[in-house]
Amino acid sequence: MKEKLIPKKIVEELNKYIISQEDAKKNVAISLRNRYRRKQISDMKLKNEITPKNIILIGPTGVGKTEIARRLATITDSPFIKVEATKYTEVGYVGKDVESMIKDLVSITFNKLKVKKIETLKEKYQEVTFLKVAKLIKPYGTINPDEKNILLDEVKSGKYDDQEIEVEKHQNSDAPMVEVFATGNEPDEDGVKGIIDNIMSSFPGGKKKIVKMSVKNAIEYFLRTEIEQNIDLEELKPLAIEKVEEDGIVFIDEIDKIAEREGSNSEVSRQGVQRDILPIIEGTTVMTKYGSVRTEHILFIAAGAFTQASPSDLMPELQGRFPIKVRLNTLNKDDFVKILTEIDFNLLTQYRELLKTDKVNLSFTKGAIEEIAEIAIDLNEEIENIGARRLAGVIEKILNDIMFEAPYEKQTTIKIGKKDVVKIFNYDFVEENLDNYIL
Ligand SMILES: Nc1ncnc2c1ncn2[C@@H]1O[C@H](COP(=O)(O)OP(=O)(O)OP(=O)(O)O)[C@@H](O)[C@H]1O
Repeated sequence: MKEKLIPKKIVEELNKYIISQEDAKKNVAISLRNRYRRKQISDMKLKNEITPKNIILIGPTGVGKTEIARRLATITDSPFIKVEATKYTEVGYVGKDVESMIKDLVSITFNKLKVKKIETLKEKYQEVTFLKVAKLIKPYGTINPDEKNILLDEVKSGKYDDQEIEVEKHQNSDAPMVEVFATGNEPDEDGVKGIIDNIMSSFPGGKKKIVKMSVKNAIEYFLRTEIEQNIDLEELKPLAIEKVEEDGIVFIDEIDKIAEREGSNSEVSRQGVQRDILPIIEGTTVMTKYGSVRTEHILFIAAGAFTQASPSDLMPELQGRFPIKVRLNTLNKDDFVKILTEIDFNLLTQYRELLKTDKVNLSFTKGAIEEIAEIAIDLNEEIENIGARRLAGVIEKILNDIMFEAPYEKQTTIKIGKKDVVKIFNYDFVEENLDNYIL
């Protein structure tokens, strides 16, 4: 983990996904390292004097602000949430509940820990499950040890998947796997309740019935029951809290929208939101259903275009908590070409792999890729600058017919050249047709 937090290593990893924006990549890496450095300081008095080095990313839409923060979190395995500062000025939110960002972050983290735990338990109980099912296929008393091993291997390989067997089933445990294992980002009261209900019904004395099911379903059923009986959700709560307190990252988008120039007569609620957010950033205790969370080590990354306001329009106390300010640049054609070709899992690769599943071998010439980048830049200038997000729309349009026609009768190779791209877009650059691109 510590290895992962070395600034140079972080930037190296970020480079796999984000083109340009060197300053931003470098500074988020520094922020993260500084949190770690601060935690190492043992002199409590000194430590308390050092404030976290939160960061404001300034730049137009679609240039990588969120992407950098999100990737940073993934690379360092940090709990992450993105919130919009403007949300807290909406009716029903005014003056309250900025703490929900922390509550939601804990929920997300708890759910992730739950998923991980389920994976571990799946591995742990898989063998027992296969054994149980094998015994139901052929009672072990009737076969010798060699036959047992062969049978067990056959069950694992799926040989008996479709065969029906009789299983003694606890009633009330019909909930499908996906429901019991619900792991959305939503608070998961229902998922927990489902698990508890199931556990209750599997206590001795709970109702049982014999049902017929396929071996495949029986394996799933037994595995699920083992997991439900052995998962300890209570033990995950303090772990989730600790992880958020130590490693959490909160990304606050549209921070510029709650900044206001002195003398401007916008609603007071903007200042109110700043005032509400401040203590969370300074360090406070937030009560959640998983326990109470201290927020002082959480890293806050704020972002905004700052076209109307400047970071200096934020309350001084809030500015003080965001000592690092970095400007991101508008992406140019070369950047777009690199986004299309150089980053891991880039858009072209995604579409190539999608079509490969329909036996289409898709490729783009260098000329075509440059043309795509050029068109994206033009559309951004003509209609609205949405940054790199434009690329997806352009490619979608180019591949529209192909994606509709596939699968073809046999394996097909399609090479998109510059001419193809020009042809598809020629007609569109007439003024009135640009409406098609308004998202
Ligand atoms: N510099 C970049 N390198 C690689 N991909 C990028 C870059 N900038 C943007 N993208 C792509 O564009 C998408 C949108 O970018 P992102 O979400 O980071 O926008 P943003 O700058 O946070 O703007 P907003 O404030 O509107 O959310 C990303 O998911 C990513 O695929």
